[in-house]
Amino acid sequence: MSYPFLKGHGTENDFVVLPDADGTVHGDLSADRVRALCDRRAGIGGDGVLRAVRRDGDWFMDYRNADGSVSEMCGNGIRVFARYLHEREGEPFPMKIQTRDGIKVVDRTGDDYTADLGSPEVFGETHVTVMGTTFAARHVSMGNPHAVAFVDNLAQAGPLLEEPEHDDAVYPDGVNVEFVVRRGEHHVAMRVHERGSGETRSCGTGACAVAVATSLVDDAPRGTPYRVDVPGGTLTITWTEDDRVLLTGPAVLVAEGLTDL
Ligand SMILES: N[C@@H](CCC[C@H](N)C(=O)O)C(=O)O
Repeated sequence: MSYPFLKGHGTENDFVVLPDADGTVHGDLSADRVRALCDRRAGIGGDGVLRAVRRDGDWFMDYRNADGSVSEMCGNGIRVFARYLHEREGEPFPMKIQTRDGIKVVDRTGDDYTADLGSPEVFGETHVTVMGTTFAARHVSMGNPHAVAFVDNLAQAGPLLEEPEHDDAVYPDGVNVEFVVRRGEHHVAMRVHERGSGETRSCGTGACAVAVATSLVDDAPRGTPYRVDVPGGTLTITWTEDDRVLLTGPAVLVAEGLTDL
C-alpha cells in the first residue's frame, strides 16, 4: 500500500515526515519500517522519522531514530514538524506540539523557527570513550540524554564510526555525544554522534546541551545568545532567565510523494 511522506531537514539533520492524523496509516510503525524509510540507498533516507498524529486535540510528534529506536525529543525535528503542520495542516504560529518530553511551543520569525525546549537538567561530570580515546564530559539532559565533551579540535573525536562507550549507570538508555570547540565569545562549533543515528550533520537538542554546558563554564548571564556551528549550518540557543532553552534555526521541506516502503 502506498502512503504519503515528506522529506525535510533542519541544518541538514534530515527526516522523513509521515502524515498520520488519525493514527490509522502507521498505527504500528515498526522499527523495520523506520529503518527501511531512513535507508540512504534503498529508502528515502534520513536521520529519523517524524510521524504526525493527532492526540487529545493536539499534534503529537512521534519521533524515531534511523535505527528504529524512540527518543524523547528532537530539536531540529520539531522545527521541521512545525513547518509541515503550518504549510500542510494550516496550524498557526505559535503552535503547541506534544512530544514524549511533554508539550513544546514553536514560533516563527521570517525563515527562523524557534522551539522552546523547556528547562535543561544539568548533572555532573562523566566520561565517554570513542574509538579507544576517553573524554571527560558534562552530563546534560534536554529531555533526551547528552554528554558534552570540550576538545582542542573537532578532528580529535576521530571518524565517529562506532557507538561511544559510556557509563551505563549514568546513561542506562544510551547517550548522544557532542564534541565542542571554542570559536569566539559565546560562539562554539560541535560535532555529534547521535544515539540511534550515528554521526549526523546537526543535533538541535545537542546544540542546546552544548550551549548550556558552555554558558556554565563561562558563567554567562542568562539570556546570552550562543551561536553553535554544526557541520550542516548554524543554530542560536538562548537559555533564558526563567530557565527555558530556546533553539532557533531553519526548517526546510525539500520533497514529498508516495512510498510503499
Ligand atoms: N537530532 C535530534 C535528536 C534526535 C534524538 C536523539 N538521537 C536521541 O536518541 O536522543 C535533535 O535535533 O535534537
